[in-house]
Amino acid sequence: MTKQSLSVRDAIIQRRSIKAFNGKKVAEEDLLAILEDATWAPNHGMRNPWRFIVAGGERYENVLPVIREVAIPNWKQLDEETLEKQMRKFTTVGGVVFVIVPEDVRQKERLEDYGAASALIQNAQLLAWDQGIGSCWKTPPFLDNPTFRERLGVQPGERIMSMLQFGYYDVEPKVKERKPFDELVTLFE
Ligand SMILES: Cc1cc2nc3c(=O)[nH]c(=O)nc-3n(C[C@H](O)[C@H](O)[C@H](O)COP(=O)(O)O)c2cc1C
Repeated sequence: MTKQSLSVRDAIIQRRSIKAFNGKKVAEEDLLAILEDATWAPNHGMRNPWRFIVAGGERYENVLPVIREVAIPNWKQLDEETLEKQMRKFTTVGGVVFVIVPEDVRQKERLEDYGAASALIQNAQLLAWDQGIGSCWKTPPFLDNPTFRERLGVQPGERIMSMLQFGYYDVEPKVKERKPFDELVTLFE
């Protein structure tokens, strides 16, 4: 594992979402250490509005049949090569964390909890980046599929907020330019 030890600013500016992983597994203890540190995210009322389903290292293999079922419902009709190709965006990932948030019935609390969990996810992405581990926050439609939720043990009143993929990569993606900053700011008059 490469220890980059970036400054906070450099980590924020240099991080890229990695969408093409190289298949090397991320050790589960590395994922767990990243997540534990990430829980220092701000959260209102100390509700700690998150829990995680983690599959790193060899355990990640167990997630693949579950994803295959919901991501490619007709997988049994496909020939081996086509299926392998369609599954590649999942099989090359090195580990995954499903971030589960409570869906508070009160709108204010629900939005706060989403905000807090977003901060946690960014923490995790930055900590991973600092260790040379790429990540991508994914929200495929199957996260809301009842079969998938059930398979993950997600309860009513909970939502899978992110399929947070981690892994190693060979090519760093190009910069995705942001909106010019001066277009975003109005100085208070
Ligand atoms: C809430 C959220 C959901 C996202 N969902 C997806 C997704 O489903 N698939 C995907 O390829 N990228 C997804 N992304 C990653 C964005 O595409 C990525 O952050 C954006 O292109 C900017 O690139 P960068 O992170 O490298 O700066 C998501 C990001 C966020 C914040």
